[in-house]
Amino acid sequence: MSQQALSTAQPVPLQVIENAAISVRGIVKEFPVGDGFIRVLHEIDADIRPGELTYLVGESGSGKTTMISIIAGIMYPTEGSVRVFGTDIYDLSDNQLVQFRLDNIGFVFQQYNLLPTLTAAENAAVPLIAAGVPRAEAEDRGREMLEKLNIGDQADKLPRQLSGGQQQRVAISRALVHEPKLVVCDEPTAALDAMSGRRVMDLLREVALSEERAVIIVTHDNRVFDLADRILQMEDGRITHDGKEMPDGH
Ligand SMILES: Nc1ncnc2c1ncn2[C@@H]1O[C@H](COP(=O)(O)OP(=O)(O)OP(=O)(O)O)[C@@H](O)[C@H]1O
Repeated sequence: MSQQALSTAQPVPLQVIENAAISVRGIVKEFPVGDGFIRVLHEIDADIRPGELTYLVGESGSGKTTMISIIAGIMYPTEGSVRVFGTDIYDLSDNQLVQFRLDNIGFVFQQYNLLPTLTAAENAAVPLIAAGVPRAEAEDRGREMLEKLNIGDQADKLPRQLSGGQQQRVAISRALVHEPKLVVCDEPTAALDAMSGRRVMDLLREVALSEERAVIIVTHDNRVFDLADRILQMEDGRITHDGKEMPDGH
């Protein structure tokens, strides 16, 4: 039996985008609870453009992390499809999906998840080493990415010797080093002060964005809402607002 919470959330109509980087259709997600299950995403449709910073916002429990996890191929939906740059990712076998993620998706989290015994350059190189690139070459590319994020001079330090903002820049370098087509960020500025948070968002725009790449950022951080190109707001597992700015009253 499905537990359907009563909700007044009204979904916005789908804005169909030609040559969308990401196309989400009919996504439903249910989790088992007790003898039944609870539906937390309700037939979500969305298209995401490349070359834009798209924010996914909404109150705690509205479904943002579930949604981004499904878009990034780390959680299977109950129903529906996700196309990432033309690939229907849930039509892939498990092994193909793992490889697709390694090749095409970069992740940035609130907790930077840096390996404490590796230097900044080594941390930035991790996805390349995982993909079999020789260590020296991988580290050189890690260093180049740190330079793009203006922390080349910190390349030989360990994470604990860096500030929160610097650690987040190392984490962004790691997310971008293998030139993924899709970059997903879950609360990337939540642990940072206002100025470092804005700087991180500016850097995501300068370094992560290109016409060939989509960047989706889950955030509650209203200090950075003005930096979005597009804001999708979720409420009770539905997209209830789609625009350049937040609706009035937020
Ligand atoms: N594994 C699970 N089993 C049962 N319910 C779950 C599970 N994961 C998430 N949920 C529920 O799904 C809903 C959406 O959760 P989700 O984490 O996607 O929300 P969110 O908007 O990211 O919240 P937050 O901002 O607090 O991270 C919540 O009601 C949550 O309790």
